[in-house]
Amino acid sequence: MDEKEYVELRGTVEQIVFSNEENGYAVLRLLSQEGAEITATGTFPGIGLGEELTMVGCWVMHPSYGEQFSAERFERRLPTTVRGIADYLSSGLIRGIGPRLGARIAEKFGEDTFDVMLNEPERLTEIKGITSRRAKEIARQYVEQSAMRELMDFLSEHGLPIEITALLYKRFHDSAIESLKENPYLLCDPYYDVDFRLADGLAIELGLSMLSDDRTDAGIVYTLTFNLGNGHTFIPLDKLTTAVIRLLSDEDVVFDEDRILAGILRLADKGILVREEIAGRDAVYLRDMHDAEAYLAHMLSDMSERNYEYDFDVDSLLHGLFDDSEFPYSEKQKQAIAAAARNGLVILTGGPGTGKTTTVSGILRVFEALSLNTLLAAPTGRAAKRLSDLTGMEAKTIHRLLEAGFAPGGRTVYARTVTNPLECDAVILDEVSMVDIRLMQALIEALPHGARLVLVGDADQLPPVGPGNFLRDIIASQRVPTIQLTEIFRQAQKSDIVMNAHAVNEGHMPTPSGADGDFFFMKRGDAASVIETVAQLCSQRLPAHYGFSPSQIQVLSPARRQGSGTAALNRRLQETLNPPSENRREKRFGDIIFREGDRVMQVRNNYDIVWEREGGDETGTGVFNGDVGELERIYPQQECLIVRFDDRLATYTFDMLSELELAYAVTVHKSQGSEFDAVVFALSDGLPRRLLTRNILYTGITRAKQLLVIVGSTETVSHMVANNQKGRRYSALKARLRGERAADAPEIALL
Ligand SMILES: Nc1ncnc2c1ncn2[C@@H]1O[C@H](COP(=O)(O)OP(=O)(O)OP(=O)(O)O)[C@@H](O)[C@H]1O
Repeated sequence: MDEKEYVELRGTVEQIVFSNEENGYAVLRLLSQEGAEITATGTFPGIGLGEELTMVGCWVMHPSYGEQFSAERFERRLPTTVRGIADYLSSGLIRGIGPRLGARIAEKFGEDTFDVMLNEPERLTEIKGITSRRAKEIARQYVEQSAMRELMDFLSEHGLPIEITALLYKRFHDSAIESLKENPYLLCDPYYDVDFRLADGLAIELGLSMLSDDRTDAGIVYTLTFNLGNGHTFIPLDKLTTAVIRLLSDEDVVFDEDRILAGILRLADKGILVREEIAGRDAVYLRDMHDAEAYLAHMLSDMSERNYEYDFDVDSLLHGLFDDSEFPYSEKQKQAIAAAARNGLVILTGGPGTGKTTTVSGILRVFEALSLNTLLAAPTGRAAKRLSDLTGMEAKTIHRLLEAGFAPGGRTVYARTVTNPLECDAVILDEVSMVDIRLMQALIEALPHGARLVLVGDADQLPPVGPGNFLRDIIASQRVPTIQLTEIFRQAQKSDIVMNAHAVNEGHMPTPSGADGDFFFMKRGDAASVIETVAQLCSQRLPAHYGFSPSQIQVLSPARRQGSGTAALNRRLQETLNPPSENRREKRFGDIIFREGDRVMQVRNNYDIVWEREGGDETGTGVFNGDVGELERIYPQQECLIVRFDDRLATYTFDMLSELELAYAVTVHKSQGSEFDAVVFALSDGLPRRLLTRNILYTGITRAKQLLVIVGSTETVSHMVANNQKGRRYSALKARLRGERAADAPEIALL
């Protein structure tokens, strides 16, 4: 019953309620063939009144607007009746034709109207009020509309996304189809963001050569772009060549190195790629990656050298602050606080319990005494909230701070930039290990000149999802003032979670606690028994013995699918913690059943989701990747549901459910930047080997505040402890900061 039911619907466009010229999204009012008024939504580039549409889609219930037809694809026919033609002409597609003129043209030429406009536009002057100049202008605009229609038909015929019609038209005008036929790979430009394989499919359908330069170039750019997702900012020439040959060749089509090399040179000439000898490599970069890395190296060096002088005695200010503190700061902490007062850039790093947060509080007090307007930021909403709770000051996500939004093609753009910088004297950024070089570039570009930056993070945590290894690289460069906190404070030493995190980080097996400790290891091997034990712990043992409510407990796993991955864990935990019940409504989406009361997570940034603050009249937009909430209510009639994120109630229509996942168990990657009172870490046998790394184990352990239970096999844990593969990414930030052209960059296998 929950499966979408597709139907075909025909109607004439009566009104264009809304249309977005960039992506073609429109809301239309149609008169159906049966004479009913219907509202349809979908991608309808360049749609005009009076057009006759045959749509395939399904009926949905919008919470505010009621029943609507959501069209997934459609065919269109120009209107044939006089009234339809008049409506079409005056629908705004052709500027300068209003309803009266539209009606006169349609009455005069009837069915031949479109033919006249295309082939004999001078005949339009037969109508009173149309001069020859105006006739030419009308014809020009009509030709433009026809070209858009034709382009859209071409794209849909070849299974390509019609959302890009307007973007393509904007760039190529009426030669868009011709350009595509000549070079389908132009679609791989990030501006359109069409997958290489779709463009390749079009080339095959058009019978183009598989050995063309265009195909070679697109294959190279695709390989570099794909590898950004594996964290590499560049690829060494030899590895790139091999990977592109593998991508482009098959039994009939054989590429050789020379052909790829020629492509790389061509792309470098056009400024799309940069080839550079760096870090002991013949490195090939996408231009923006190269520029981000070079920009960061330049700016970080510059900021590191900046020293602030004061016309009063800063030392006595610092001493006053140190003497006044609750407990004596360690020498390193004092050094960090003093460095932040004097330097343009400071890195504060260290493992759990080494006093980073306490130091940040000290830095904030000094900045306050220096009357510096300071902004706090972190990469995720949860990390920002934690920073805010710990310092008592507002902290924002970097995206919020920079006022991020989307540009056509899904690119992120920031309102805060070089020309519209942040208004502040200092920024303190926490959880820097999660930040990739693009986001870091955006942040530094938005800093006003002379502002200070304090970067706080633990370089042994997982590297960012995006490209580069920013924090590790800048620390390793030894060119940026860095204070590494190593002392584990006594308070923290009482915690076996903290002590074991440090042990694991140094390559030792963790030692479980005695009876009243906080670190436990329950030995289970196969996935089924791990999952069963996890379910028991969450539903009975931890609530009964420790008083944790299920909402304080987070289950973690390195993987999603295999072994005790989050998919199987979530199914089992949902069954135990939130079983089917008459009082709880459900909604199936793919293979997930969402049930009222479920814990759910938003899995991508969405700046448009609308939320309301509970009990107040505040509303806002935006739910972000990693935000965890509770599914409060499902409205089957309205086809929507409400998720509570703390005191914000967000509305999701059913077609947005791909953005939600069950979150009883989440991957360690998704948990980065968050902490939980109790963590149950599922580490069965049979997890994918590439995920069994020391920093995944370390990152998982350090998510727990009061209690950690590993449920898994000794073999899996010891494999993770031994596998210290962090930092295996191609990146030259360290070499750039050190001014080195040659360095011993590691050999890394491309995935
Ligand atoms: N100079 C100090 N003397 C005594 N105790 C300290 C000192 N600095 C910090 N502590 C204590 O050590 C513990 C850990 O400090 P803090 O929370 O600042 O570390 P952290 O590095 O931010 O840890 P985590 O990453 O685990 O949050 C706290 O209990 C804190 O009160």
